[in-house]
Amino acid sequence: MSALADFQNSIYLRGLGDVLPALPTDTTRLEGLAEGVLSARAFGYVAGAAGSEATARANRAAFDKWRIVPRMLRDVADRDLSVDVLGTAMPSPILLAPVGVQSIFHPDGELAVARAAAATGLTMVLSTAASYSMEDVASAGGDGSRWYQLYWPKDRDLAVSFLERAKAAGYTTLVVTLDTFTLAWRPRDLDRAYLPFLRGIGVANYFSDPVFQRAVGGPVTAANRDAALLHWVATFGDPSLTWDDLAFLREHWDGPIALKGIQHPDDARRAVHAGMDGVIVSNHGGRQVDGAIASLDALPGVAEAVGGQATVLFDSGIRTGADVVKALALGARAVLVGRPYVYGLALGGEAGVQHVLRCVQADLELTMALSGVSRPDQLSPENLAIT
Ligand SMILES: Cc1cc2nc3c(=O)[nH]c(=O)nc-3n(C[C@H](O)[C@H](O)[C@H](O)COP(=O)(O)O)c2cc1C
Ligand SMILES: O=C(O)C(=O)c1ccccc1
Repeated sequence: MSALADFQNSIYLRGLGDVLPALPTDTTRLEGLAEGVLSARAFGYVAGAAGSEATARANRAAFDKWRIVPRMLRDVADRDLSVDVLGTAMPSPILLAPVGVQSIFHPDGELAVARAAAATGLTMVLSTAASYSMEDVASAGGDGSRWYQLYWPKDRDLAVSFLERAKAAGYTTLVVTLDTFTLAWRPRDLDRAYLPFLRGIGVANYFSDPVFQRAVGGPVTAANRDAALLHWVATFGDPSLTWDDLAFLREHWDGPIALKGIQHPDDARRAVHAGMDGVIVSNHGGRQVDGAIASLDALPGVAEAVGGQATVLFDSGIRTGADVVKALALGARAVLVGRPYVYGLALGGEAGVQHVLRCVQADLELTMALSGVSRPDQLSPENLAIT
């Protein structure tokens, strides 16, 4: 047994004193509970997806098609889930996906998530669209490991400023999200005419930035706030970017870079050719292209195309330990958990996020061990059957 699965014992032991877990241990139940504590707008924002939400459903259905085939008598007494991912040591192959505007889910938002990540030793990927500045989130995370996710703005000087600030604040790896240079058609948000940014939420990194401030005539006050929000809309994304532009990132970031939103094997090959260190197979949780391929269905082709030349990460649909097993078996080195920890944040702040992370990790370790696997790198498609 390892420290991760000790969480299971600690739950049963506390039960001897009649103390039950504050939140359910089935992480698929959190969405329903979060609906009860969030405003309709905030819940719609996190649970919603693009269009008819067909891709969001497909993401989950793809996990259901695959089944784990447990193997027996394999000596799983010594288990070690730790991995090194792009130079960062992790206790298990799980990261916290970049999620913007977290203060709409809990007043402490990204600060609470950074503390929970640090407490569990897992790596938080901080969004450019955070509701607290990257410096404040770094302070909250203390010695914890942190990566920075760039929304590449039109203003190149602003992009450079974000990268310099991230580096100075101790973010070690850069994640560049390519699939969201503009928000998709999202009916739940459209029907409520709800966009947090226009209400000044999720813009902390912009408003605190010297380059951004220069562009709006100085620090953002009541006097230039509307102009600043309009400038945010104008500069947020750059639809004109091409593969050639990646050289600019390499020039301004000397750590590892991973491209997020890769679904096609040819794009994965281009990422390798452009000197990228990693790709994140993701369809943004079905929030961008409705009708797009399920992210898990895209994973094997991307993993094959990359062929060990870059690190392959995965997200979109991870809810349980078994889901992590399936993504690792199909070629991911690690996975990013998105909505589940946001539901934990909504339900219990930092403690809620810690609960979700500990549940998924313990579930992962137990599921692996009971399937005859003691280390993540032992997983391969041979551990799965398609139904
Ligand atoms: C409310 C919300 C906000 C998000 N914000 C960002 C973001 O700022 N940057 C980013 O790269 N991805 C963002 N994502 C996408 C996640 O990083 C991740 O790809 C997605 O949540 C995975 O799907 P899942 O949550 O269904 O597992 C967001 C997702 C949600 C649900
Ligand atoms: O809502 C999202 O999915 C998202 O990625 C996003 C985009 C812009 C700002 C904040 C979050």
